[in-house]
Amino acid sequence: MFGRKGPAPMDQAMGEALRLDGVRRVYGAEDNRVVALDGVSLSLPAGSFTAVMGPSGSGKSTLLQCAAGLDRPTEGRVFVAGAELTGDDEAALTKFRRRRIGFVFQQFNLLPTLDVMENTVLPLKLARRKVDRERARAVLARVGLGDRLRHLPAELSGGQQQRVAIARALVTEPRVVFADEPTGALDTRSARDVLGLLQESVRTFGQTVVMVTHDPVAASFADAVLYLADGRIVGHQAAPTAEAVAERMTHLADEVERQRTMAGA
Ligand SMILES: Nc1ncnc2c1ncn2[C@@H]1O[C@H](COP(=O)(O)OP(=O)(O)OP(=O)(O)O)[C@@H](O)[C@H]1O
Repeated sequence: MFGRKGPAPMDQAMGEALRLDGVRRVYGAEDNRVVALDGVSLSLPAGSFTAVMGPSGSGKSTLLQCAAGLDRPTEGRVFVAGAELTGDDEAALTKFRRRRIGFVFQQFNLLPTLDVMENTVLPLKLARRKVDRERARAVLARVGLGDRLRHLPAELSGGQQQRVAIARALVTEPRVVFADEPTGALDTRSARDVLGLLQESVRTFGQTVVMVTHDPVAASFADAVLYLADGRIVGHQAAPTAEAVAERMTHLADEVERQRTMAGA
């Protein structure tokens, strides 16, 4: 019901939904230069669910923004399902995003004056694609909102609003869905529902999902966790449990603290 069953043919052939080659992102000029990403390379297979974790300021959001074409790397290259995301021309980048990428944000980012159905089909309209309301209805039913199509966002709970955002992200059948702290504004139960939906979109429908989170329980819904520290990938953990993630994060925070102290000493 999310649309295609399993990865799209091109992804299957290539097996790779997202690739970053040596991505660096440097903010600011000489005297206040911040290296937010310091040469990140990675390859994520189609149909995988990856959580990105790391201490505050480690570059998680920057990684997501660069990978999703919302920000431009200072150096390096990004490929989505084999197609390079080039940053020369803003209009081309927007078109690329609309065709290939879905987003879920912490604060839902729904338009307050549009109802559930109209929010969901908005990306199709923006991309000037055929608006298939039957399909949108099916996706909304799948996320448990089949009976809320005419409700405005303000008439929904936080968890329901995030489910609309997920439906909106999935309706275009993107190659990758990027989620930035998707459960950060939700209570435990709604968070679990939202994570379950993301997981199901991967396991049942072959969607590829990359999610930034601070929460070890949220990360445990993913197939694998990538750990960032000071703009670099410093670890990978398959089949994560919440306990194992929490332990790794504690060690990582201690290690970063130690290195920063040494660097300042
Ligand atoms: N627009 C910007 N201008 C200058 N520096 C920035 C900008 N965006 C991010 N940074 C810096 O880049 C580094 C990485 O930031 P980023 O937001 O990616 O980290 P994060 O791991 O997502 O942090 P958090 O978990 O606190 O959200 C930080 O030092 C941050 O201050």
